[in-house]
Amino acid sequence: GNAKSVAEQVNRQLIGIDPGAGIMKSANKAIADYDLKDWKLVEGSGAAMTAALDKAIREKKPIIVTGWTPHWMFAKYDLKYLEDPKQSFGGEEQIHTVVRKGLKADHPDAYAVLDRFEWSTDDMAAVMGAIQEGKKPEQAAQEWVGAHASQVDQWVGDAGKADGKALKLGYVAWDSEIASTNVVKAVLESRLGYKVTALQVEAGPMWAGIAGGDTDAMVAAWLPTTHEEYFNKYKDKVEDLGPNLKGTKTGLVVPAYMDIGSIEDLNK
Ligand SMILES: C[SH](C)CC(=O)O
Repeated sequence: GNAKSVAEQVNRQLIGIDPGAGIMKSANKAIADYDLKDWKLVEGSGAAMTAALDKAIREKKPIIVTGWTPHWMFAKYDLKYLEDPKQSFGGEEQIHTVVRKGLKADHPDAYAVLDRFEWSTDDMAAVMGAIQEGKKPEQAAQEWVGAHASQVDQWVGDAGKADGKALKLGYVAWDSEIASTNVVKAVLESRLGYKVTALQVEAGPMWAGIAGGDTDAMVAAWLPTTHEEYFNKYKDKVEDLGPNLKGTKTGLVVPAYMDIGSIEDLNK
């Protein structure tokens, strides 16, 4: 009999993450851009997506997920991005730090540290990997901060002490932001003496919290493409401190054993 197409093999399903994630908008754009008839983007969470990926790979089954770099899955599995010639997922991106207006006036030292916070995809991948191997996010972050004192000194500079003042970081349970948010929390707590709450929310409320001033900061703004809609909605109500990580990427990701190279091929 004739070999099943990839579309048939995966029942025309893309395994996504939380519905508010920008990557879900990009995936829906890809379905439209490439005219992927009758395809379904399955909503869930980052954890559900990686669980489905793990199961499929253990069973050497076909699967297509919404994936991004940096992510521990690229270290754990042999994966590949599908080519995206129509750039539905945009190009290379950065993750920005975004803070509430007024933070500089209220907390100039925390503001300065947040403004100077910048690390590499390898740095983030190291913390993500430690968490994936079972370390609690706070512990993995504290250990990374302890092992990279000179780099952290660059961020801290001459920032003064906060003597237990409270600060609230917003983030979404994406493996990348669980890592970065906990590192920033560890630095603000161990070096400046803040009492930091890391508030896990969905993407919309994360942006709304900063814009409304309820949350002080987030290090989770994927720009210029993935969070374009959130940024356009809130840009006048927040302060963008620029990239804390460069060289990120999003797209459709498959196990290397799948005989498919481009999103265009899904239409076959
Ligand atoms: C999951 S990261 C690519 C951020 C997002 O998609 O909103």
